[in-house]
Amino acid sequence: MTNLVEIKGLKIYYKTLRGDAKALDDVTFTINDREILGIAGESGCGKSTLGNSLILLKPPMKYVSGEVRLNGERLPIDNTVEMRKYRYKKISLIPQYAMDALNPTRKIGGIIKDLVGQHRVKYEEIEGRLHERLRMVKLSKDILNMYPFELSGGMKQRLVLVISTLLNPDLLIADEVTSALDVSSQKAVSLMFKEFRDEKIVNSIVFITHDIAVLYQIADRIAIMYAGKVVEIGPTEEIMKNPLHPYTKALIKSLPNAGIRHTHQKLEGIPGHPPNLINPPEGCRFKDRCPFASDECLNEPPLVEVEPGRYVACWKVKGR
Ligand SMILES: Nc1ncnc2c1ncn2[C@@H]1O[C@H](COP(=O)(O)OP(=O)(O)OP(=O)(O)O)[C@@H](O)[C@H]1O
Repeated sequence: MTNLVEIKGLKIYYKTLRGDAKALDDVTFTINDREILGIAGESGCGKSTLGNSLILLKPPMKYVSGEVRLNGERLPIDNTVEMRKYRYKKISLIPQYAMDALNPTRKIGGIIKDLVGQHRVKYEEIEGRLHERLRMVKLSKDILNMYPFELSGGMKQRLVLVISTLLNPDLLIADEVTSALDVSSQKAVSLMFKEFRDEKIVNSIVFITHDIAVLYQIADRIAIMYAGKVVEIGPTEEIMKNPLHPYTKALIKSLPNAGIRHTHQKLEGIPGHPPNLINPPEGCRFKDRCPFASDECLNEPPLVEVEPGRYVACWKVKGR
């Protein structure tokens, strides 16, 4: 299996008056070619920061250290101008709430013209592709003559998928794209993302969600984040059926019956809250909520391969 993206020791902080919030703190993992990698974890653990850092570092976000490679080439993620040649063309992001950010005063065809124009692509060049993609997501091309408010949430999200992939990027990052949808639209939309990968419109997809149940349907692998760190990565089936990190176990245990949404749900049976990222605890960041914590957790556990393809950052997980 080849890697599309390699992320090594990435640290991205937010500058605040009280000090730096260490939102991504020494994150290392790869995104395989042709995979859908799900990223899950509670609100505030750094999921959006991870997605945004591969596109645009907006203040107060700041690059601290680490590197990101796309097809072996180092990305200038700390240089917003140089990143222009990758943004949208090679890496495309659907930010959180993207469907609500479509210009309400402009018809959809106009919105798309403006967007591709900003990337110096003529609308006529992508028009045929646009129509074909709209067909793929079961939208009529008549919507190009409509305003965003005339579309339902599910339709808007499918449109956003089409718009974000018009230039056939290598990597698509989708941030909470199903969170505002009802359960049946959630499933339809997430399966369309999968179809775009299967049809090779994009190479790989990073699918960010706090709702791990959504990932079960579409992700090949899942990375679990906690307090700015990746604490576990593995194949979806194994993460869901045999979670190894105590935090992943708690997340899976907290899943309500399939399909029921649990936004900002507090983890059942685990006292406490995620730590403040300005002054995170020494050692394992989960230790204060972990039923298995002991003195060794005062040292930070590295993310290591405990079984082939399964990476866990916990001193208690054997096999190391
Ligand atoms: N503009 C900001 N200024 C300061 N700190 C920030 C800012 N945005 C995010 N953070 C910090 O970064 C951490 C990670 O935020 P991020 O949005 O990446 O988390 P998330 O997992 O995507 O959560 P959510 O699902 O709520 O969006 C937060 O806990 C917060 O401490």
